[in-house]
Amino acid sequence: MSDPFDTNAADGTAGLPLRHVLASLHYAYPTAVFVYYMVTSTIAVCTLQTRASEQAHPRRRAITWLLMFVILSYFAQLVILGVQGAVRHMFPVAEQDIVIGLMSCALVFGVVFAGLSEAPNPVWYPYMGTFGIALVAEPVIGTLSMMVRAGGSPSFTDIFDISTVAARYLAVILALAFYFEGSYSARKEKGTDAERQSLLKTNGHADNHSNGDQPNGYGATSDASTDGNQSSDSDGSTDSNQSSDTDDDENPYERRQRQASEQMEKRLKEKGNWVTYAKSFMVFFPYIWPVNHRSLQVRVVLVGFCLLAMNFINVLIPRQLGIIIDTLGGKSEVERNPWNEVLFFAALKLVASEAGLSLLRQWLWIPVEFYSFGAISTAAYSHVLNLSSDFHDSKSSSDIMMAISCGQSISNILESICFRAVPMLIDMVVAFIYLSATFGPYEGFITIATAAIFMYIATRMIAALKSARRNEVGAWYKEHYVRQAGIQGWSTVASFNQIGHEEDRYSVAVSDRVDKTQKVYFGYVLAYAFQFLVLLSGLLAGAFLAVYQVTHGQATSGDFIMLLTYWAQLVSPLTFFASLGKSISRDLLQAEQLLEIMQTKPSVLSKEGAPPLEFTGGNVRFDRVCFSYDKKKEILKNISFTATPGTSVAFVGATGAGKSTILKLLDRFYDITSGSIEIDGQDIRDVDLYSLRAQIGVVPQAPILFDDTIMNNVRYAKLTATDEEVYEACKAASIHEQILTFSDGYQTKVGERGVKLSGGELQRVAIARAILKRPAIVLLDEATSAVDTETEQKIQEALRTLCEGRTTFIVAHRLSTIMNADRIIVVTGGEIVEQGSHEDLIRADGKYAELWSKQIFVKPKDKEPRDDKPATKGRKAPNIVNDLTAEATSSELAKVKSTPTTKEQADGQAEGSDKAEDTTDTPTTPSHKKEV
Ligand SMILES: Nc1ncnc2c1ncn2[C@@H]1O[C@H](COP(=O)(O)OP(=O)(O)OP(=O)(O)O)[C@@H](O)[C@H]1O
Repeated sequence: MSDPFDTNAADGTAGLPLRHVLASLHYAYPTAVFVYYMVTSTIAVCTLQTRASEQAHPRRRAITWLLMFVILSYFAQLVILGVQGAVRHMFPVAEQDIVIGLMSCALVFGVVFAGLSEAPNPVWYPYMGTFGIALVAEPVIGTLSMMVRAGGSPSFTDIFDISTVAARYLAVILALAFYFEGSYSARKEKGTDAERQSLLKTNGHADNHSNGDQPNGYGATSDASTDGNQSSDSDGSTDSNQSSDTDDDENPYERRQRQASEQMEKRLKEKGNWVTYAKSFMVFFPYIWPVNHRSLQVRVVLVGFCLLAMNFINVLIPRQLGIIIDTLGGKSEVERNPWNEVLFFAALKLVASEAGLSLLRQWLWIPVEFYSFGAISTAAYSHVLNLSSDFHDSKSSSDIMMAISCGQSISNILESICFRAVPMLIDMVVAFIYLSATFGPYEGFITIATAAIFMYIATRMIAALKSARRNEVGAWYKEHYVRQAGIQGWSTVASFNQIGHEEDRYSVAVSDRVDKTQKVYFGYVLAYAFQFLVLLSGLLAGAFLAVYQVTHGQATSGDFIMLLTYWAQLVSPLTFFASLGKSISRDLLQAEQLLEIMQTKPSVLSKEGAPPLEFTGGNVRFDRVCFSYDKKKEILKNISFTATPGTSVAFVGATGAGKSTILKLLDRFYDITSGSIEIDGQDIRDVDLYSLRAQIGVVPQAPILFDDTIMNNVRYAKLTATDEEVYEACKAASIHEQILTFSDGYQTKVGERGVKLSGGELQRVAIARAILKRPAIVLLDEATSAVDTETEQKIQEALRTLCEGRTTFIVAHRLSTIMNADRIIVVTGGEIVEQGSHEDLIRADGKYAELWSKQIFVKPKDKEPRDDKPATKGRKAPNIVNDLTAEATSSELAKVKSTPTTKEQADGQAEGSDKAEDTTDTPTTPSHKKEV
């Protein structure tokens, strides 16, 4: 750099063309460094090089210090300039380009320094490139400065200036040399040292790195990133420590966020770079961009014009205010009418206000926004409904619902970028140019520097508040959980007299949450205060400069007012911009959750052009069917049987044997792993899924009704059914009379999931629903469980109506309900161990006979209580419900007693029958069993 105190240089008489070149270089140099750094860093981030570079550079610390020295050298030159100016009573202290050049260099290398010290895995070429530019530019600028300077012996300041430049240049060379030497030695070590390293982690942390020691720990040859990248941390804390901390007390929100970010990481790795990653969001394009709506597309374009107009108005308003002040003060260069100027100002304010362009923009945008919100929500909902059972089994319904509602986040991202970030950047560029043109480059520099420092501090403060915010969210979830548990489990709370306990629990949770919220609030208030101070300092610097120029006749008081107004206008977009990264990353994670769902393909699908099922009677054939839910544990093994049209097949066996699974396979909720299932000779995988399910009626053990009227719930099976048809179905299900006794008859609301109906009523409504559907094949999954004998008889009647002439499959634990089935299949551990009619199986004296005898006998009174259940000691074991009449029981007993007892006669007896020994002890299936 030249000597700024040289008066010949200052008056610009010496070497005029060279002086111009030098002035240009003073501006071009920091600009080149900044542009290079921003472009290369963006490329490195977008192409995921930052993730790939895991090797810590052994000379990183030294390079960082050298960079710091470079920055300080610019400040040193500035300080000497100031001191010199003060001593010589010179203002400005030197040519503008010199001072601006020095300040810009300090700022730009400050940005590079901030990047280097924060990057966990720095990709080096953006940093080394800036040193490379310095390597070329510094000597050129230095030489030109010497040439521009007039002859004569160098003064003390000349010597100081030259020494500073030389020292800086040396630092640049050293940094480059360290980098190349470090890279070379790291490559060499990597190749040879892997086997020689100590298996035990060294105690040293960061300090070891600077002398080239390998920092790796136990058995790790390449985890330098963990240590090395933290090397600047004096406490040597590592990522792994941090991540293990974050696993504690994870609330549902954090779990979702973590899973989404893991998913994002995974996909980023797969895609290779951010650009292709972003492309995967193109699935949402048809919902965001109104593809077939020309009028909406025009609106989007007009919104773009509105934004540009707003940028323009943002400059015009402060300018107009300045003009008014100048006109009133008589300083205006041209003759102006103040009234007109004020009117024009008012017009501009109106256009910029909520009643002007903003209103127009909203009017244009709202239909587009709601189009995309509606389109994404419906598409996501429809996609989720069309996904298969495996997806619904693996995701919690609240997660799915959250993800569907995340559709908004995708339009949020676009809105943030297009309507906030881009206009804000344009505003900043315009401000820089306009203020530089009006007040000179100092003012432009102050604007940009303030914006840069503000952004840096604001983003750092937001990051610093992260853990406080995390605690707050955790406390919020805890409070929500305690509240929900108390309300949902109210009957338990009340019956155990624990209302006081729940109140205390809730009040502790609330005060904890309030405490943490206050901390976050206070943190934000502090952060805002700090941000305000930065802005105020910038404004003060800008205002001082403007005042100087006004007092020296270089600017008008109108210009000063313009500056103040302009600054005020820039504050809110700057604040928004600071939190933009955070809000975009939050929206991106939410969008990721939805994207994951949208990219999930249904595992059970109709084949392309699959014909509808041709139903010719209902012959169902299972042929060596194997199935596994998770492709690891086999649930069904070689299941083979045939059900001829109109017959009934019952499945019995221990709980968890796989009975309900067989029914689910027939309805194609899952696809079998091997074998085949045929209906009337057609493999169910080869026919249209919709036509298959249209032929099947299901009565699940725990039917789920919608919170609607009984009429609508029954009609759900056939939306076009008339009231009469619904009545007929209910009569057939023996529930009609009972419904009429309800206060609102068929219009009675059944409550959430049908809670207002009794178990027996619920099941008969479900049967009525199945009857209305008139299915060709009926699946009854414990349709008569958990009801009293009288109700069961009514249900049995209803079922008889439903099953008449239809191929029926029944899962039942109470054997008395299925003894009349045409075929009874005993399933144990996913295999068929016996099959035949009731009589056949009793005669065979196998597993079924064993189950049967246990169910019809009253349990022996002297049965020993189990050791692990001391509480029941001395008590009578409860009798098993026997649904048979006394006469039927004695005749059945007689059959069992008269059957041969030799094992040979027990045809098809299972080897592992004792595995199912406990079957009869649990006559009812757990109530959590899902609807088929
Ligand atoms: N959606 C699922 N995902 C994974 N495993 C499952 C799923 N549904 C059931 N299983 C497992 O498959 C096995 C068979 O379950 P299934 O419901 O078919 O038994 P079941 O014989 O009908 O029992 P129960 O008599 O108690 O109703 C069980 O071990 C169960 O844990």
